[in-house]
Amino acid sequence: MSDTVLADAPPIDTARLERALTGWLPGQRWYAGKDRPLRTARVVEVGAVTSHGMILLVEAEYADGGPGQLYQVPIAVHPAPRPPDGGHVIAVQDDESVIEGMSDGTLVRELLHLVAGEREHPRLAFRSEPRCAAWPPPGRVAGCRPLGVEQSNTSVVADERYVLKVFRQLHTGTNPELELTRALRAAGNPHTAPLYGAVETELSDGPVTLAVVQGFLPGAADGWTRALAAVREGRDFAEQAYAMGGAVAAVHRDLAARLGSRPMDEEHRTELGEAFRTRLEQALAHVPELAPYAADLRAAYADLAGLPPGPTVQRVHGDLHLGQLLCTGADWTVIDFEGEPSCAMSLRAERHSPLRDVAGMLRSFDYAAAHGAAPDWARASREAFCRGYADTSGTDPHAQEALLRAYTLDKAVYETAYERRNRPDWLHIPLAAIARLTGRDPAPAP
Ligand SMILES: Nc1ncnc2c1ncn2[C@@H]1O[C@H](COP(=O)(O)OP(=O)(O)O)[C@@H](O)[C@H]1O
Ligand SMILES: O=P(O)(O)O[C@H]1O[C@H](CO)[C@@H](O[C@H]2O[C@H](CO)[C@@H](O)[C@H](O)[C@H]2O)[C@H](O)[C@H]1O
Repeated sequence: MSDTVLADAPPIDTARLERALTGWLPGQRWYAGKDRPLRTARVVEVGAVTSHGMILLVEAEYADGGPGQLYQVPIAVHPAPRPPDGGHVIAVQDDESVIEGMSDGTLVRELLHLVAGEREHPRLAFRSEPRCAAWPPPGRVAGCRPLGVEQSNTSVVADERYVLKVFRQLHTGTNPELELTRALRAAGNPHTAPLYGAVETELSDGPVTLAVVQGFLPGAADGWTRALAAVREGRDFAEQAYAMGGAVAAVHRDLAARLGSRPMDEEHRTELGEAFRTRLEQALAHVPELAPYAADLRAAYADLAGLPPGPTVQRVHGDLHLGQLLCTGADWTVIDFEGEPSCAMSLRAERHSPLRDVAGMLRSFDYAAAHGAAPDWARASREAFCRGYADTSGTDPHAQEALLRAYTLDKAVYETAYERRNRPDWLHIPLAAIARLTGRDPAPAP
């Protein structure tokens, strides 16, 4: 540890800022309360980083009386009503503009230098992973640009070498992104981006991970983009899907080796079925279109208790889809290990069958195929993925078909709620899959 950072908090009018945040928050892509009536956005914690930049923790309070949500909003205060180029305005107060902090290069650079220097701070802990050739940065970080993709968090690329990823919806506990990528890097797994450091804080109920710094993979295309291009150009995707299967299997192997695995006993299978059922009942409240399939879904989940022994459980990715694999040369890198952003950390840290991730990928090929693929494109991609997975792990995902089907149905139910909130025009994609998998749709499987 070196010197202590003592940045005086920039002066802000909290009441006015809260009014501005209440209007601004619902417009953000990562805001998860879109289907609830927001009463107010309340600033609950502040960590000053520079004399003009700070990290705010903002509690979204809802008029429905249900639990609030905690969000991270870094801000920068500029001494002019007109923001600097690229700055996203949250509020204009008198002669000053309050801009979203991740659109402020000075604040982003300062956060990276604090992580690199492992500085002490009264509220925030800046931690660096062990030194390596690429870290820490040799000098001052110069250029910053937003990653600029639709996402649950906000990432900025610095000097085309580093990614600072700020988590938006916060929960108490260590974010699995930090825990799992750390374990994979320690295992020497080649399918993850380098992890360089993190920003954490301590709230009254425990630690919270605010951000991670990772290596930027230049020129990497994500699997979703690649799959959509293949669909639109009428190309087969089996070779890429096979390689993806191998990468995911290697990630599972190393997560099991570093963080443990154990047999999935009957109690665990029963609890899993109950958790799937709870998700279904919650989704039904927002997605009444699920009602015709509810009985079949409940039956598939109830069947889990009686499955023969065999499956194992371990830490898994938890939210795997084509967009979470980046193509780096001939190989694939798995990113975004944070799990489902709306879930508590204790839930995300639960052990699952690796089939949960396999199911996520199978669903994703289905999503890509919905954009115009030939009828057997999704099936061929799914089979190639499973072959690649089996060849690396020695276990064919289809050997536990009932479990794979239940995970796939659960993911599709999750997707219906996700699409209702974020992309109602896409709701038909998971609904069609549920119809197909429950045999309620006479159309042949793609
Ligand atoms: N290390 C990286 N190198 C290059 N691009 C990246 C890297 N990490 C993420 N990306 C890009 O940013 C996008 C969003 O990142 P992700 O970690 O999935 O964020 P979120 O949690 O917000 O979904 C990815 O789909 C990918 O295109
Ligand atoms: O933001 P994240 O990447 O962590 O994940 C969320 O958003 C995803 C959408 O981008 C969503 O994935 C769903 O849409 C994908 C296509 O855009 C598709 O490939 C996936 O199969 C489908 O689940 C994901 O579920 C959500 O958690």
